[in-house]
Amino acid sequence: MSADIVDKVKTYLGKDFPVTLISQGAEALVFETKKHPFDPELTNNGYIIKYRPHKRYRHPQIDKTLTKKRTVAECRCLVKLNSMKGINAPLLVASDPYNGYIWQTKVGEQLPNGEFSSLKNFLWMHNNDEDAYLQKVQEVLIKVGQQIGILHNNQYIHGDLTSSNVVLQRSAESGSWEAYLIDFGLSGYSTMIEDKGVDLYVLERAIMSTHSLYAEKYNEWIMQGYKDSFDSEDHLKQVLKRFEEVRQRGRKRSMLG
Ligand SMILES: Nc1ncnc2c1ncn2[C@@H]1O[C@H](COP(=O)(O)OP(=O)(O)OP(=O)(O)O)[C@@H](O)[C@H]1O
Repeated sequence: MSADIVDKVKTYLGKDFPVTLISQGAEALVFETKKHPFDPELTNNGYIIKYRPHKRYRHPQIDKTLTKKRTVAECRCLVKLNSMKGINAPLLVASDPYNGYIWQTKVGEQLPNGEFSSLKNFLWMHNNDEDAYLQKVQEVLIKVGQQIGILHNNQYIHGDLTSSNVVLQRSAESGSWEAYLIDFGLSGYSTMIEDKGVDLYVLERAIMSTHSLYAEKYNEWIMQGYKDSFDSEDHLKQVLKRFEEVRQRGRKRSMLG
């Protein structure tokens, strides 16, 4: 993505609104700022501005409609999650769906090695540790599984579960790491067992490809937390059965190339 998009965002926000570009994904540019969009007294942990730029390959009217639709859907999801008991997610601060902007609270902090506290960086940081440290990792991954379980138990799916879309933040009370889910661009309400099975499969694959050394253990711990979070044994059983089926389909597909 080009520098003119960044300039466009800076012009839109105004010169008194300092932002730092932290990510350029396929869908959006993500900026960080210390400044609240309309209350200068509020700074908290900082804010994230997610901007979906205009896609040149789309018809301008279709592009506008899609951008608005996706921005509103992500905002709705954030609002819903903020009222879902037990879910840790950023708070929606403001939005301009016509122009593709979402402001939300920043979650996460610096790890002891200076990296941002995504689950991905956390697992990499502990990759070469002795077994004694694995207990720390286990505690975190059980919490990650619980977050996904609570989401699914409430008939919501994430749609893009990777170790970058889970962020860790220390609890102010206990000092222990808590897991936060981020990036709800592909999330939404779904009662379909298939969607939940696919969510679990996507995360399992992401862990296997990014953290291969301990992937089996990591996935086991995530599933341990996941299973704890369901109200209905029957619902859980159905999801786990479908997860296995999705896995088998995935294996078949990779065998066929
Ligand atoms: N609320 C937040 N708090 C802290 N960091 C965030 C937050 N939202 C986004 N980020 C950072 O920005 C990155 C990209 O954000 P996000 O995944 O929402 O955008 P995206 O365009 O969908 O990215 P991708 O295409 O890579 O999935 C995240 O991996 C994370 O590092």
